[in-house]
Amino acid sequence: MSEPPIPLGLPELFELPRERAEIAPGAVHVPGWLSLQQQRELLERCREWARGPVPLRHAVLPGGGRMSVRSVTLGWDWEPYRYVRTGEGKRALDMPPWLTGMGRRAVAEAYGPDSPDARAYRPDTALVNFYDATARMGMHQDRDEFSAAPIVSLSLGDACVFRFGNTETRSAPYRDVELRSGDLFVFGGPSRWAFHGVPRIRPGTGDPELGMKGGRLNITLRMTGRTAPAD
Ligand SMILES: O=C(O)CCC(=O)C(=O)O
Ligand SMILES: [Fe+2]
Repeated sequence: MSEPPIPLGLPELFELPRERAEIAPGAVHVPGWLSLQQQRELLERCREWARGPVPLRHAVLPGGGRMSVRSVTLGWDWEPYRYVRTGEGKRALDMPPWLTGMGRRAVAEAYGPDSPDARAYRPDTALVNFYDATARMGMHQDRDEFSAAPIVSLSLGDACVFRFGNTETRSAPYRDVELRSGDLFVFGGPSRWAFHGVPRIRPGTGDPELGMKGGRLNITLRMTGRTAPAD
């Protein structure tokens, strides 16, 4: 008697390991870069930062619209569309040295430890974004920095669709990448000014072991290219 055929649908049961990928020149996705323990620690720190002194808040756009994402920053505060020393009259928390180090390790992971970008990387701001199930971020360029240094992005909690486009227009061609908890995404070099956005969160996809009730956190590390006043 012959063996029964292998049932179809295997990929749903046994997910293939996600591979590191260069999405565009200079744009590198490293799935699962952070261990669960590192994710837990980063989440704990995000919770502390969200308490202030500058609280987690919806940025208000110049036209009066409110961003659906809530954010808090370290090092410098950010308001559309510039870095400022104080937010709501209060000074942002300092950028902790361990986070600067994590940024350098991230760039080393993406481009190699001897790459000029990894050697020179000294992020002086972190932008922490919280997305609830319905939050989105439209296609934009990160161009408020006076520096061409790469952007380092870390994700926690629910997965999202991260849309990574081109440097010319906010529309196609682009590639959609699923960013999950613990993933690293670095974009610099020829992709530094690429349009990108988050069209969708995938609610309920986060690992319950992380201890996040729902939603997604994204932490981007950046070099503002600004000089801190001596205050
Ligand atoms: O949430 C993300 O993955 C991207 C966030 C982003 O593009 C930004 O904060 O400028
Ligand atoms: Fe961005």
